[in-house]
Amino acid sequence: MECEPRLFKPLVPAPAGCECSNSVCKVRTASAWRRNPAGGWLCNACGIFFKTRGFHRPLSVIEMNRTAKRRDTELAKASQTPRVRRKIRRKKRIKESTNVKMPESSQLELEEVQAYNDEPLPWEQKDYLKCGLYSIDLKLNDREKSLKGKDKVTTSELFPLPTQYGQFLITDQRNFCLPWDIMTAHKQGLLQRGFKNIKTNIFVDRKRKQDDEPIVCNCKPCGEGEIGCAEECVNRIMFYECSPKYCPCGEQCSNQRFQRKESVKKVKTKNRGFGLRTLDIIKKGQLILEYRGEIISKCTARKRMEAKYLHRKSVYFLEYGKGEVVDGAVCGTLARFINHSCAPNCHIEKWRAPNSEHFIGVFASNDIKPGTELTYDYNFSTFGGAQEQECFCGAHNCRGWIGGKHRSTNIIVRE
Ligand SMILES: C[S@@+](CC[C@H](N)C(=O)[O-])C[C@H]1O[C@@H](n2cnc3c(N)ncnc32)[C@H](O)[C@@H]1O
Repeated sequence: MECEPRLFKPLVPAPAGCECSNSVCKVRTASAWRRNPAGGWLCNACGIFFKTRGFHRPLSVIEMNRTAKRRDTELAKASQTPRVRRKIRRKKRIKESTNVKMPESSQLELEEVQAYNDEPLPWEQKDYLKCGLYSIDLKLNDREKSLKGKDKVTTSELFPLPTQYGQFLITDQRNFCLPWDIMTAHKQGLLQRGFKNIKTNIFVDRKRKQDDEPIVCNCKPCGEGEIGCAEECVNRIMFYECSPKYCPCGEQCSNQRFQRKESVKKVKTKNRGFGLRTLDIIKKGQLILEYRGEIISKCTARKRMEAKYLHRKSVYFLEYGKGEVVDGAVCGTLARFINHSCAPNCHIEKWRAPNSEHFIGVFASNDIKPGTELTYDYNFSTFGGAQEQECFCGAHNCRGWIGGKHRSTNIIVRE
């Protein structure tokens, strides 16, 4: 709490230039001056002390009062913010400008001095409202009492009370429509923040490998309308994607699925966050999506788990290679929205890229009809604080848990 020092009354010099007649005080300026029984002048403090106790204010009391006053001022100053200091300076300036000078009071009688002291200072004469500007009820009561007949005020003349208006806002119900673009974006889940769709993995802890010596298959170039690099392609058998630059089948090569695009739809599920549904018929073995993200070391993953993702419900880690992990939390592909199922229709495969990096793909384990939710069996690794989660896949063979100690080991991750 900000503490504002008390602004004392301005000091006025003793009448006729004399000093306080208390021999141990002897101040020349005080907030007010009072007469002692002998007719001499006493400063305000000594005057009050004498009047209440019947003897002069001793030095010990004077010292004590001065120390307390100094301490109060220092404490108040120490706790002042620049804003408060500015406010005080402004108040002081106003006081100085409105300060009424004590008239030469050698001729003034005691009553006049007392009357002068009792008179409120200009800033003390301000009239304050009894109630807030918007206090309609109070205002009405007051004014209704004083005014009669046609002078009587009605509610419509006054500002509405904020609390009442607030209540009206809360209780009043009206149908409304969101703008089309916002609604569409909302329906497509594009309003979700904190995730960026990326086209390639981002290498956080090291540089991406350069396109060194891609493994070229021995397929024969095929004619127009024919499919190159089919089942017999050596690269395909080895789980290697062909290089678009060097593959003998060129445009006809069908072994570049990661390097080309497919289509799926993100949907909201009942109790598992977002999920992914296919829009097309998917054939068994077909690559559906590549799982991309940031390639990080397991050490970085553990650190992220313990700090950045500590309170996150969803985990987006997937094994990439030895000691490395793909993190699809912040950026990646729609594959990060694929949920777990104990009876999945997809699986994860890892393919070697021409530049000896890896492609991680979600493949169909069987034929999938359009509109079906895509799922795979998670291979959760317990990085740092990764917690096991209750499984809501609803499969007949549901294990009840994903991740943690109950993690599954029957996931197809090929190298
Ligand atoms: C890779 S994300 C999947 C996408 C996630 N549903 C979303 O909305 O971003 C993995 C997280 O989804 C949730 N999840 C996925 N499958 C689940 C299941 N069968 N039961 C419960 N939660 C599941 C868990 O919170 C898990 O950590």
